[in-house]
Amino acid sequence: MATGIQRNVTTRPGPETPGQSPTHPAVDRPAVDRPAVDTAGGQPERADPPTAPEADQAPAHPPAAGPLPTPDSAPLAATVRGLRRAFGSNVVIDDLDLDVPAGQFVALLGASGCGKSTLLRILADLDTEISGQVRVASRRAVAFQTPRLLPWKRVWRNVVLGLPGRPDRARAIAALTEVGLAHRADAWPKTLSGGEAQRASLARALVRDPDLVLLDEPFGALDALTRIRVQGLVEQLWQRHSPAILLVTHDVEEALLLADRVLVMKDGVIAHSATIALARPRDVGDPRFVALRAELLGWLGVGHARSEAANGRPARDGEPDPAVDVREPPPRQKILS
Ligand SMILES: Nc1ncnc2c1ncn2[C@@H]1O[C@H](COP(=O)(O)OP(=O)(O)OP(=O)(O)O)[C@@H](O)[C@H]1O
Repeated sequence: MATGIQRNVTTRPGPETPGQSPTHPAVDRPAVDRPAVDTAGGQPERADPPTAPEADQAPAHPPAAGPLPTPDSAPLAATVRGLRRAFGSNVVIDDLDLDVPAGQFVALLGASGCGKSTLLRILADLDTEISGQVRVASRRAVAFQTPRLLPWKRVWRNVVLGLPGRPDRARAIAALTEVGLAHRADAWPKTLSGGEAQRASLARALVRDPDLVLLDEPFGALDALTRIRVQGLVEQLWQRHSPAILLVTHDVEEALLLADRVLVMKDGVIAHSATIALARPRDVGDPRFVALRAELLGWLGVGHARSEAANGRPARDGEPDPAVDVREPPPRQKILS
């Protein structure tokens, strides 16, 4: 299903222009498997002012397209090989590989400044100054810590912003209904609470029927109670619609509550990957959850690598954990082309 492609490409440096279509220039996109229909008639997907939020740069596509099965591997929502991104002499991402299978909920942890947001922006096509191979589902959506709603457009118009054709109110209302916000469809963004605004942002992602949702700390600005509610909403939406999700977060507990797989980024690569085998809904008091949390904190350089509380003693080298399949990044899969 991964459709955008960069093959062994070194992209041309150039400033990111707000409001531009996220589609790379043709020279940087040597092949496309499935026509991306986030542009209409060759025009950028939206004609909104250049201050429009980046979230709306996520392509919008007709619902017909879906994951493309491949003959010898599961469909992927994103695949990255040998990715490199440097800001001057600061090499943030260096030879990074990543696969995000269709429908998988992946959380990305890592120390502040390790490059999580940079990676997410690359997957969202918001940063093209890279080398390496990046392929992502063409139907994707992005949401950030701040909802980035246009203040001069009513909520429902924000939701369908950037979609091709005339603004479709019914479509916006359907997405707002899913996030419990239909009653605020005609409100102005400034009248929304933080949680409501973030739910509107999720509706904007949802309305694109994405195969891949990229979330950059979407709960970070919410109070504790709202955070729990919106986390639950994201989990529900994921279960209902089955997109792949890549969630950047600082919160180990959040990652363990939500994700099928937790990645830890370090030194420019995905340094650790854990498949979380706990049933949902997850219980933070479950000893296996506690052990996993300690494991992840250990990888992040915080606390002990394994929970003595869970095991009753320090872990022995190589001792398996029943709740976690811990391993280095998976072996390379065939890159779809
Ligand atoms: N536009 C830019 N110009 C120069 N340096 C940048 C730019 N964007 C990011 N960086 C640098 O890249 C590194 C990674 O930044 P990034 O925002 O990806 O980290 P992060 O892991 O998301 O951090 P945090 O968890 O604190 O949000 C940092 O050193 C940052 O200063």
